[in-house]
Amino acid sequence: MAGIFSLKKRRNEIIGILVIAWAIFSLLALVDGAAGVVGEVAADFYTFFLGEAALTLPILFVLLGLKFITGPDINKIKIAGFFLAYFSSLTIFHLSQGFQDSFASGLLGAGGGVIGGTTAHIFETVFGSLGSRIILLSLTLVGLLLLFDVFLTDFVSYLFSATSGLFSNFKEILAKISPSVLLAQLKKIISSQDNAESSSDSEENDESAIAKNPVLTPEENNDSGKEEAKKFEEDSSDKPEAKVDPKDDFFEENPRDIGLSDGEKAEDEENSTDKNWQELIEVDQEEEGYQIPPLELLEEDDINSEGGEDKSDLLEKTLDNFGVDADVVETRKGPTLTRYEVQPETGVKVNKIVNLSDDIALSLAAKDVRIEAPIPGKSALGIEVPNQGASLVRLKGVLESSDFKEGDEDELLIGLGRAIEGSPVVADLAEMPHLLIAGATGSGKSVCINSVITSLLFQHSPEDLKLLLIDPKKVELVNFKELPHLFSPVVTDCKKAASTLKLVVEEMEKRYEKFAESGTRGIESYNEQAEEELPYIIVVIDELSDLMMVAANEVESSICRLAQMSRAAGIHLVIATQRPSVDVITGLIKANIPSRIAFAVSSNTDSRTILDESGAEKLLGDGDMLYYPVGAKKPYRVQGSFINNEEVNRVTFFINQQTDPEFFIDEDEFDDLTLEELEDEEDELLEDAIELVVEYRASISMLQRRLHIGHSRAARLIDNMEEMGVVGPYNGPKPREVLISEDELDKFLSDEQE
Ligand SMILES: Nc1ncnc2c1ncn2[C@@H]1O[C@H](COP(=O)(O)OP(=O)(O)OP(=O)(O)O)[C@@H](O)[C@H]1O
Repeated sequence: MAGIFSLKKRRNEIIGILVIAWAIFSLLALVDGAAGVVGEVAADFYTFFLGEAALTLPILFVLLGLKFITGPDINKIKIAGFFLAYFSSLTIFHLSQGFQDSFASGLLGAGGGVIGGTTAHIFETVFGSLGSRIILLSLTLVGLLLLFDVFLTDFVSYLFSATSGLFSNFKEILAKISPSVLLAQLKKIISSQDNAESSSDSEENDESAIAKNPVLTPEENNDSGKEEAKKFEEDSSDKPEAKVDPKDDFFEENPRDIGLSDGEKAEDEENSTDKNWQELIEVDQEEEGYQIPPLELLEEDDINSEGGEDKSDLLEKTLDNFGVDADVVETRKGPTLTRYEVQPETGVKVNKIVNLSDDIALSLAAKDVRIEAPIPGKSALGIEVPNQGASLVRLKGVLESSDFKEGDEDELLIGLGRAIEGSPVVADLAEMPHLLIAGATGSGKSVCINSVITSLLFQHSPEDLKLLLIDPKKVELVNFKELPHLFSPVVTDCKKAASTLKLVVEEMEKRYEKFAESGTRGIESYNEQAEEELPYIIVVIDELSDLMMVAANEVESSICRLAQMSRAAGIHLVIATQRPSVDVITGLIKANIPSRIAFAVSSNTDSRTILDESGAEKLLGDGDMLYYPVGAKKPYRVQGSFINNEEVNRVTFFINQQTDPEFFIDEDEFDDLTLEELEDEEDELLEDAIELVVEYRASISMLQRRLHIGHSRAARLIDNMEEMGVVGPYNGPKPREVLISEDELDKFLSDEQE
């Protein structure tokens, strides 16, 4: 991977230098005419199309060259913005020359040349002279906003702040020459007596104003003023400093009823955003190879450890009112909930307390109360009460925990959130080995999936992790669409999703063959000895029900095959659905995906479908989850990690700067993929591939590079060649043997054609 990045950087630098050289050459050609025949042709070409505006080209070339050298972060929108602004201003330039015939003058290379002349002519004919200028000016502005990725409001407020000094000076000057001031000056001169009186009045007024406002000049105040000043100082020193972080204000003022509202989350996103972060997030150009994104790209954790009041006494009293004799023996306060561990006196039935959950909620003025009865391993019940003023659990804080930091490369750690008492919950997807996430709409599934994917991006390079993202809703996983970690382009079509899942099954089968042939038992041991390591593949399905509606049988059978066998092959599934019904989470799927997360659901039937027990209907929403990993006796209550779109964008931007998407499967193959076409068909590249293998060696990566195809297509070509007798069988860590020589090749190919 290191090679790929340094190669790409070198290529960009070379292009950058050449473009700048061309800029200087073009300038010479345009200004001096001393650039030989090529310069003459180039200058004629530029002036024909751009007229006098051709002189802007060398500047643009220099900027382009520098962009290549410093690392391009050019996207399609910025390019569109540039062209819009450039051509609109070119047209304005042409119009401003006042030609009789815009078109003809453009043809002669005057003004904005053929381009400027033609657009000016079209605009003038359609909108008239003044109308064209208004429209073109607005288009230039729109282009500039797109190019510099700023909002009009920000731009205007910037202009205001930049010019406010100017305005205030202007106001001062105006104030000085206003008629009333001039009149006053005149009066002053005419009546010195009146003037003296009025001046002494105003002094008195000023003094009393200062006395009333000790903050202004306390040292000049009279005694009572001084006292007030002192009092003010004392008051303000008692007060904490004004909070500049709007999030703090939120936590102070908003009891969790619960979490942030959508508007507030949007505001959080807005506040969290340094608008110019794309200048800030720089990959270290000096370093070779792929750089894992730094955790600094995420928002700081902001756990409110103080929280609301301790309600133990009120809880004991409430239980007592209902005839239950019990003591609160321990209180555990977490970011969003407090768990009161309650020990009932002997003889009190557990169910009696469980049935009181609504009454307890009412008495404690809580939205909902969940009771864990009993707490495993303790002779106590857990009564979980939502906090007033809950905290947002940020992904960064969870990932900063030592469990995550010390993870090794065979692990697929995900920062799920924080447990009730606030400790970070980090899980290993490799151990799970698959995860089912279900919950009502708006309960926190997508945020959870974003946290899962982002966690993985903080550990693995595109070389050792591939993500198959299936997003039938088309909007949930869009932020990841340019990642170099992708197995294929993000799949939004349900039929294609079913076919792509089949490809993953094929890949799994191939991996098993490789393990068998190399005498290894799974991806870890295989990678230890293999020349080409296999990446982990994580399949993320954002909405299973959409897939099940289109191709229930295919999807179910692929999921089950993968779920049963893919752990050793390094393939893991993360499947989410908002419809926890038995036609979506079928018995088979459920039996094969043992680790589950339930977010808030509307009924205990839904909760049972997901977890085989009730409880999820008591969850609070906003990322509140029951996490039931394989092997656990009971689900754990966890507050899910929160990550906003802005944070995801920063992380993906950091990664995408380093390399282009490198799909695991071939993009053309992906484009052609439908259910029927998955059957074996001869690859049109087979003959080229055979020639390459005979000339060089039987290597999948060599074919990928030379034919610009994905891993699975190259692997399939090698398999075809094995069937045809071109190469020998898989040979462990060594390359396969090539069975025909270059001399035999022509005859072999013509025999095959016949
Ligand atoms: N971990 C969290 N902490 C705080 N708030 C959260 C958390 N997760 C989700 N939320 C809040 O809940 C809202 C909905 O979350 P999300 O989009 O993940 O729901 P969803 O279950 O995917 O919904 P849908 O099924 O409709 O897509 C978020 O916009 C956010 O305001």
